[in-house]
Amino acid sequence: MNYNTEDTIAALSTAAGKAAIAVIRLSGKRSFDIIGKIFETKTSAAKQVQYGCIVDGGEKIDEVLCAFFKNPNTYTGEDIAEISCHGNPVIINKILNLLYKTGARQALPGEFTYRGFINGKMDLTKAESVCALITSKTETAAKAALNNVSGEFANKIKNLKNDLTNLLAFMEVSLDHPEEDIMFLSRQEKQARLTLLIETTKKLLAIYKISESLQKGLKAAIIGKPNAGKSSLLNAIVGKNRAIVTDIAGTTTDTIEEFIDCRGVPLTIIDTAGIRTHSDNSIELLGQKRSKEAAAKADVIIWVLDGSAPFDNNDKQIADFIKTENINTPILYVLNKADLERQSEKWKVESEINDKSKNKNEQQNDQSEKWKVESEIAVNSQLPLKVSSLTGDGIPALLNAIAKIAGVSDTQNDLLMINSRHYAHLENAFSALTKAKEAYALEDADEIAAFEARATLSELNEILGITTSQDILDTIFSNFCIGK
Ligand SMILES: Nc1nc2c(c(=O)[nH]1)N(C=O)[C@@H](CNc1ccc(C(=O)N[C@@H](CCC(=O)O)C(=O)O)cc1)CN2
Ligand SMILES: Nc1nc2c(ncn2[C@@H]2O[C@H](COP(=O)(O)OP(=O)(O)OP(=O)(O)O)[C@@H](O)[C@H]2O)c(=O)[nH]1
Ligand SMILES: [K+]
Ligand SMILES: [Mg+2]
Repeated sequence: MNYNTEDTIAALSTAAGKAAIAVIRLSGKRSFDIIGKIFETKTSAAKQVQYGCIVDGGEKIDEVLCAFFKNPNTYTGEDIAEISCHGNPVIINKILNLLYKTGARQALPGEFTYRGFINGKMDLTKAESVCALITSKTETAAKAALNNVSGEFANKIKNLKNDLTNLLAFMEVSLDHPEEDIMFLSRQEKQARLTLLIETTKKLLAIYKISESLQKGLKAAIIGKPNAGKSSLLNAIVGKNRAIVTDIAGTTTDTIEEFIDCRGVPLTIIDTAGIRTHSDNSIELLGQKRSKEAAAKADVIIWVLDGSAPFDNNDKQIADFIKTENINTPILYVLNKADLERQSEKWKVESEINDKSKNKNEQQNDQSEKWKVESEIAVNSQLPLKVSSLTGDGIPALLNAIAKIAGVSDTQNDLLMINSRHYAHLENAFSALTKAKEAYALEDADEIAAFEARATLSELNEILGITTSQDILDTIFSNFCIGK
């Protein structure tokens, strides 16, 4: 990636397409000079925002507002000019091409923010979260990203660094003057301070899971036998008649996706075709294949059981499928149709009919299958959630359970965006701090303790981007959108 900081860069910073207004941004040494050549205005030059026209030679291209931001107190730290033109793609392209012709170069993805980072306007955690802020899919996710943009995560890392630097000074003094140990910090005191640092690091590590869920979102697949009420459940969750519901088994033949904000977690819910043992219908069979694929790709499986009827061989088949394919995916068991009493009476009647129509062997098989599915649920040591897709009862509890799997709790207040890069460095910091503390339990390992403390510092510097290598920076910023 060639981020030549000598060039003056230009890009459309608002979304492409038709809009009331579009903002084209320029940053670099020649920003004002380039604008001066294509912008005609009668507004006083002293004004930060000026009204006028963009002209190409004699040709008028658009009526615009231009805003001027003098370095160094700008987003990039350089001179910035912003053109607010009419949001017509034809006009936008004409202005951009005129800017390129007049001496600006097309900005690369993330290049404005990169310049802000290089010029000390923001640390790397802030720069990274600008991108997270733009792509956040829920209000909660955006709040977490904004906390980072405001420097809350960076401040936590900086505080850790300060405390550690302070402690390291004592550690190094004791190394140089071992006989005067008493005058400085005792071994126990150093250990106690390291314990505090370890605890803080641990808390930050714990935020990672929810950060990931908030940023990337989760996929939940609703699976179950035909007529268990999967489509009804999807409709109840999203609050509209998205999927067709009938009392005919096999109504849903393809997967249906809907997006919701589930307690702040961006959640894609996928309704699927019912899975059953026997079907001659080739469409249904293809649908069932898709159901299984959706379940295999999901972060959460919502297994819908008909709570008003006994479990049967179809439920058993699904239990077997889950067992073989999705060992690690969390499963939520939903006993749907809670508005109907679980019909133990009906069950009895059915078994009586079975008693009469089947031989003894067959009866025993049926009973043991029912028992197997029920025990399967018990083994997973999770109480099934009682839900009525008809009345909506139990839906809030189901959403809470999904949020809990995503790591979101009701009492969450210190939301931050901790990404996988931060997490890796925090893990290294945690392990180095732990080694440093362990070293102080020994009589002759103070050198090791100091070494590990310094290793921790460099991990923290990596998080802030103080020592981060160019190729890593390139990777981070190139994942931004153009114009950011
Ligand atoms: N028109 C416009 N709107 C925008 C941006 C922009 O670049 N242009 N932003 C771009 O992301 C965001 C706002 N973020 C910004 C962050 C810092 C500075 C800035 O000029 N910082 C100066 C201090 C300015 C002051 O205090 O007056 C600095 O840090 O030195 C500007 C915008 C969202 N809205
Ligand atoms: N009483 C009651 N009926 C329900 C409930 N949920 C679904 N039903 C009924 O059960 C039948 C099947 O519902 P669907 O949502 O189509 O079931 P499905 O699991 O999507 O079925 P397939 O798409 O065929 O696999 C319909 O008649 C629904 O009205 C519920 O909570 N209570
Ligand atoms: K159905
Ligand atoms: Mg359905």
